[in-house]
Amino acid sequence: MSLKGPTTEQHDGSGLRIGIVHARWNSTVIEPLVAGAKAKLLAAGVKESNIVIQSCPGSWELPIAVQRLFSASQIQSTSGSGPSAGDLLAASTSDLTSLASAAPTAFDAIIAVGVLIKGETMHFEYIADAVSQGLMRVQLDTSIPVIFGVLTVLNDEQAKARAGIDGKGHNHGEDWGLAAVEMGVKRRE
Ligand SMILES: O=c1[nH]c(NC[C@H](O)[C@H](O)[C@H](O)CO)c([N+](=O)[O-])c(=O)[nH]1
Repeated sequence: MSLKGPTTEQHDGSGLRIGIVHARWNSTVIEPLVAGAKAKLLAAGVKESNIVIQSCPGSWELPIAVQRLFSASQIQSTSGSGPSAGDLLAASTSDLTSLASAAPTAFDAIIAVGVLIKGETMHFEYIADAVSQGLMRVQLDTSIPVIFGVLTVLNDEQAKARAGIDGKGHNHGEDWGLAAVEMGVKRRE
């Protein structure tokens, strides 16, 4: 029994709106991670219509993609009105600023998902450091929890194990989903 891993708490996610922003690099690992996070959100009572999933090219883009999702405030609401997520990502900063002032914050937490796999160069180190600092800054600047769902691994085997697709590992996406519910509920307390 590993000593690692979070001690989970039970929380009612039925009133929460959660975003998931994922990179598209290493998508065979990204997909189960996102699925694991979403499954735990639904299991905690988060309505499917209150889960917004968007993507960006790679992990480097996660901080700005998460920040824009916050400033976009308006999301495809449950009524289906409002600009689409694609429209919002294409909108200018001034448009987003006006949107943000016009609507309440739309998210209780956002999960940022990426898979960084060490290569032969220092590229991995620079991206990993910048993305972790960037996501931390976005959550502190916005006071909205950003769950760190970026795997920083040394090889494909480590990535597969942490997505639970090697037959013996644990899907870390599930932990991120539970963290998003807990932090989203506590943010409202
Ligand atoms: O999400 C990742 N992006 C990666 N690079 C792309 C980067 O995130 C940006 O998308 C790109 O540099 C363009 O800005 C990776 N590697 O280079 O190895 C990686 O492993 N994972």
